[in-house]
Amino acid sequence: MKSRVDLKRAKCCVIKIGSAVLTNNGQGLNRSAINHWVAQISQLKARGIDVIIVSSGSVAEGMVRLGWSARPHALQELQAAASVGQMGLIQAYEQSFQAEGYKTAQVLLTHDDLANRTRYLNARATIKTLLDFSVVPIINENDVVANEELRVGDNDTLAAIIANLMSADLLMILTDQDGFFDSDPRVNSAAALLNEVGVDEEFLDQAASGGSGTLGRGGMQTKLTAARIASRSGTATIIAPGLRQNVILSLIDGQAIGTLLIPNEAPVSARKRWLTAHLDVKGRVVLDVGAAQAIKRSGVSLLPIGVVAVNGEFARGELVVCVNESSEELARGLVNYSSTDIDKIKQNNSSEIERLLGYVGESEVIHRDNLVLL
Ligand SMILES: Nc1ncnc2c1ncn2[C@@H]1O[C@H](COP(=O)(O)OP(=O)(O)O)[C@@H](O)[C@H]1O
Ligand SMILES: N[C@@H](CCC(=O)OP(=O)(O)O)C(=O)O
Repeated sequence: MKSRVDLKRAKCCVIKIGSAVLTNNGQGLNRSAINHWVAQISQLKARGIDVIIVSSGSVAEGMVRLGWSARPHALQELQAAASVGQMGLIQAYEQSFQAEGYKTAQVLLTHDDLANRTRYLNARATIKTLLDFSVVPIINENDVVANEELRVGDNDTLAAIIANLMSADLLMILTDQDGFFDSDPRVNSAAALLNEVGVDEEFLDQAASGGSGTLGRGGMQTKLTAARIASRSGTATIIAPGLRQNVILSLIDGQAIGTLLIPNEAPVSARKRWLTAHLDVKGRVVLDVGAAQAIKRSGVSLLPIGVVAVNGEFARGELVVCVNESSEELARGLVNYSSTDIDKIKQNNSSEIERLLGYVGESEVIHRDNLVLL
């Protein structure tokens, strides 16, 4: 999807709804907004478009139910609020969709579920089956078990990973601003709205550097990162004003609302997508100049001769980042050897591996099929 007119052909759409538009200024769920989104999504479904919702709002709703006026800082209190609030969130969607004749399903995921290849495939198969039965999956992070280590961290990123998982054509991020501005509009009243922009444009990083609202978690930074993750499956992202009348239908009809972030890359294979979305990096290998240049040409494996250093402790099969000697990230990949073994074979020809390790292994440190360029 490279332009607004393409959006009419969308077959699968992930819609992320942020806390900033889901709640009435933190005073409970905005039921009329939910009813309006649900009515629009029902129309998309009637046109044969698969829709997956990633919805925030559990913490905000939980706070209301528990009678708390300020967002707690203690992790356990946030987790408790999320578990109380998730009930209300799901009830609200369930009731609205019921009125339109559709069933909903609650899907709660952690980082671990998406980082483990088998569980990732299970999640995909379940969501696919729900869509086949015309059920609307409503996804949120499983905040109850998601501590710092386990969490994806924000629902913008979670929605992008889901877009990758399901090879969606479009990721719609509904928020409290008219779209992505060239600087934070809450800070700079002269900020200009961007209409269409290539997702990899470098000036976007600076434009997104402001913070988030009081209810949201990520601000524009996580939305930009999400758009870049989504682009790996060729998914276009739109950041749009969630409370605007008929926003979802208008966007699908190609109207110039919000900001369209156009993917530049050709979609990569599902396996490689999984690799890049896998956030749990265990260590780094540092490449010499020759290896750094070689792996940039796609289709090349990383050999021990090109590795100059290893950082961190990791086992065979784990994910590492490949950096050059200036610490710039070049690629990510699954290693054929542990950190200890790579340390022993680095800067050697592959023919030396058996002598150095005492066993015959693969000739590459990372095979090209398991290497994804950044
Ligand atoms: N360049 C920008 N364009 C638009 N909004 C921005 C920008 N930089 C920072 N923001 C902030 O991001 C906020 C939206 O993110 P967030 O509060 O996390 O909402 P949500 O709950 O929808 O995820 C906006 O209210 C805005 O203040
Ligand atoms: N799981 C959290 C979502 C936190 C989050 O990412 O919020 P937001 O930035 O509003 O999308 C909740 O439901 O409150």
